[in-house]
Amino acid sequence: MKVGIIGAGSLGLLFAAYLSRAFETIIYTRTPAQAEQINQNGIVLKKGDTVTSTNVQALPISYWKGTETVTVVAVKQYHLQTIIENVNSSAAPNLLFIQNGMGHLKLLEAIKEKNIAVGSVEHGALRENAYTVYHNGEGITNAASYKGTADWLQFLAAKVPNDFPIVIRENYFDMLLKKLIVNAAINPLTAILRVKNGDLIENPYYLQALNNLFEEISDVLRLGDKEAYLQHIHYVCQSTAENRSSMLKDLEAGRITEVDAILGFLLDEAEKLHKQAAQIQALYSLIKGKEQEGRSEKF
Ligand SMILES: NC(=O)C1=CN([C@@H]2O[C@H](COP(=O)(O)OP(=O)(O)OC[C@H]3O[C@@H](n4cnc5c(N)ncnc54)[C@H](OP(=O)(O)O)[C@@H]3O)[C@@H](O)[C@H]2O)C=CC1
Ligand SMILES: CC(C)(CO)C(=O)C(=O)O
Repeated sequence: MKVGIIGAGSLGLLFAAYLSRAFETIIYTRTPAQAEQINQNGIVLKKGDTVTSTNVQALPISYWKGTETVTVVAVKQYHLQTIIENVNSSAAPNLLFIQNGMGHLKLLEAIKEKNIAVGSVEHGALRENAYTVYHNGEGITNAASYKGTADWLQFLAAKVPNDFPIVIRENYFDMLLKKLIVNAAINPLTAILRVKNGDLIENPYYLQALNNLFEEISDVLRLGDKEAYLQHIHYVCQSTAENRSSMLKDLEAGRITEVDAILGFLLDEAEKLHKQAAQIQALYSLIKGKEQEGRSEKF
């Protein structure tokens, strides 16, 4: 079985480094220069004090025809549009999308007659250079069928290396929702306050803001077992206490964030239910404002 990976960022390189141990793997990069660097150096995986290098074939994205059995789409949510435009005319039979948030679900509707699965990744990864990735948080990949058949996903999950497990979940919506709630509560607050995840539970004022925001999120999503979700958010703050959230890192680097896929999704839900979501709306606008500030500072 051949695996194609679109996007050679943090997760793309991480998936390529591990999956290439079990499958013939090709990674597709945005730029020809990055493909060249990966072909020259292999993919270097750093984990703790261990450094390994694996030869993985890399090609620029213009070469992607979807001829691999499985394509893992490892780009950011806001890169998806152009990829999805090419999926229908490709040969790709089976695709796994591993974006955070839930904003991509409506984009996936445009894909016809393909088997699609979505993933929720609990690893932490950071690309150090064009071909080096640091595996800084060991976790699992949850995956669930979104449409079509799922036999290919079961096969993939059965054959991945033991130290890079894929766990099949029954319900894609619940699976993505659990991660969305965590990202919706932690990411915007840490990004605006410019603090580490752990500060949200250590500072009593930030903790109050976190809990208040969660109340509004749970109201919009009409969550059942609210206490369990809140405890999970506190647990993630504690277990990733030293992390800077991906939204904070995006703003610090002057990049756009995945706020549309996270808070944008919640605002759409609130609108459908004619609910007020003042805190979510305010945070959404603040993050958008910071994105704009970052862009103007660059020029
Ligand atoms: N990193 C992590 O630890 C985790 C990330 N996630 C989620 O995974 C997703 C990916 O995140 P991450 O890997 O960190 O993001 P990165 O920004 O590191 O990587 C995205 C990659 O996609 C590439 N890309 C963009 N457009 C195209 C295109 N048209 N063709 C080919 N490649 C393209 C970018 O290329 P270029 O660099 O040249 O612009 C970049 O290398 C996000 O939704 C994120 O929220 C989830 C859990 C953990
Ligand atoms: C879980 C968390 C909040 C870890 O930082 C994350 O997924 C992110 O930063 O996007």
